[in-house]
Amino acid sequence: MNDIKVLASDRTRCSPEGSGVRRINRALQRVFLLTDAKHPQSLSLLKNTYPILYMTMSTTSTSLLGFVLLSIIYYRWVATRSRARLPPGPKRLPIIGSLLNTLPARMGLVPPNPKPLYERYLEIGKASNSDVIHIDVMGDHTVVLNSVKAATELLDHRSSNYSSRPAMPMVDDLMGWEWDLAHMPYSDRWRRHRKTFTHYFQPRAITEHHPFQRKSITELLQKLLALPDPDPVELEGYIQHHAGSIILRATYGIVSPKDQEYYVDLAHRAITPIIHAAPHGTYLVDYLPLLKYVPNWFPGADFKRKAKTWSKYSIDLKDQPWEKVQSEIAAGTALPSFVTRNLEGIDTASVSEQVIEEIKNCAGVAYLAGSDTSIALMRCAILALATHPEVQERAQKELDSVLGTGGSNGRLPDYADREDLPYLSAIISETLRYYPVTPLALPHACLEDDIYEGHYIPKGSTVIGNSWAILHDEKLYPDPMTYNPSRFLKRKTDSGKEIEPQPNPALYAFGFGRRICPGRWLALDTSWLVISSILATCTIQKALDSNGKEMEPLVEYERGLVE
Ligand code: HEM
Repeated sequence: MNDIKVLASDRTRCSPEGSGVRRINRALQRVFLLTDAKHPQSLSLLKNTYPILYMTMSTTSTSLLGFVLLSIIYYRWVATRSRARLPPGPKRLPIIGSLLNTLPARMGLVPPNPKPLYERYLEIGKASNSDVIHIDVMGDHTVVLNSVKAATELLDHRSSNYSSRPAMPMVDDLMGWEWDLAHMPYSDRWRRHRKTFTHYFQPRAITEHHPFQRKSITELLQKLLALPDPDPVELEGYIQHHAGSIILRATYGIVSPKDQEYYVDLAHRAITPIIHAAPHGTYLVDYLPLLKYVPNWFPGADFKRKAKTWSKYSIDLKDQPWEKVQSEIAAGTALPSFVTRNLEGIDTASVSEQVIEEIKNCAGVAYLAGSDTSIALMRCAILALATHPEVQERAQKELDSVLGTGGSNGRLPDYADREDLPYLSAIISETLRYYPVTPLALPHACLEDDIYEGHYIPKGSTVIGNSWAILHDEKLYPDPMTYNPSRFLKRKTDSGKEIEPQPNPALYAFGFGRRICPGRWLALDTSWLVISSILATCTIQKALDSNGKEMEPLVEYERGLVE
């Protein structure tokens, strides 16, 4: 089997028997589902039990729904056809736009395009010689920004027009995530949530989390050392648990390993369907929101049945840890956390329900958003180190020179060493660039019609900053397909000329403008300490097969928001 196993071997600060990472799965992202032949049971039950009722309902409702949808699509087409030039994009037909391009794959008649969406967007842009492209599906406009110039100009400089989110009928209305600030339209409600959130997770405030980051890293290393055999699945689980424990401690003050395990698992179960369903257009209802009103039994309404099952997670994720911390506050045992900080000085009996709800929502978002993203970054760093032993060797030399070597004389890295370990920081930066965790960031939406370099961007368009394309743009990052942390160091050429570091990828890997990720400092802090501590104590290697030969890591793509 081509599985990656990354072995850890002895280093001077401790002598782990071994550890490993599970293969990084990056499976294929489906664009959206049109019909579902997999769950015909409910329909056939209806057909068999009430044949006449079924026929009447389905014919009348289908015609009515069809008429309403066609009218909307026609209206959208008329509204934009006479305007200025839209950006170039795939071939489009009147009214239905580019629907036919993807229809055969959506209906399962042909296999989906194996290339990830971010690469296909870039190819479309290159083919039309434009860094801005436009895709129209039945009057629903998506504009993709493939260059740093376009993303900065629209999402940063014109951020008052580009900071909203597209409606997410599947995820928000049907799966129940409308309380997540990451999905909220640009509004006072979003501003209040963002302010509450940012206050606790800004750079000055997160040093408060360093003591439990240190404690947790010691526990992680102890677990790695205790592994009897290099076990990739265990390492993956430990890292997941570590990242989850940090965010649970910071947000709710939850520290018991048993509770942490339960809540880490809950977050993982909750985020999996979001990652699948959130990319705009995964389900037809994203293009035609009226579809959310079709009854669950309606032909092709499998998305509604799925959404109903998944909506349970939205409630559990927000309510369960909140109720736990409330009972700890009542018992006087709650540890300081995001929740206790925000409730301090508030008389919960007299304050408006809205204020409490906002604190609860922000806690739920931190817990959800902080659980899977940082893990993906750490996994990718481990993969990169396993496949680039020369990078690992250089980082370990740097660590040894700063921390000392030789058994107990060596110590573990700490945040105060960061400045003295530039190559380690460069590894985190290069991992963010080479394997962006959210290659298409999160979609923005524009509030008003706009013109960019002669291109008309219709009001309400979904606007996507293609982070992957920017982070692989050879003008910004020469030789972009090579993993090379040195690009982020100040260097000298042979002739002694100073070369400036290439642009910090955190500028583009965490999204754009007013919606840029407010949890990025915590994510970078956590990942830096994990990777530097592992490298200080272990050596990561490719797994060996039964003949003692190194196996090549198998990298698969998991399609969704977080890759
Ligand atoms: C490597 C780790 C992470 C990556 C790559 C990442 C990436 C992103 C991206 C691309 C966005 C959308 C930005 C945009 O709309 O332009 C975002 C939003 C967000 N992230 Fe992160 N994130 C990470 C970790 C975290 C952590 C640890 C937290 C919580 C502590 C967090 C909380 C949020 C929140 C609340 C939003 C919504 C912001 C808004 O809509 O105003 N993220 N993140």
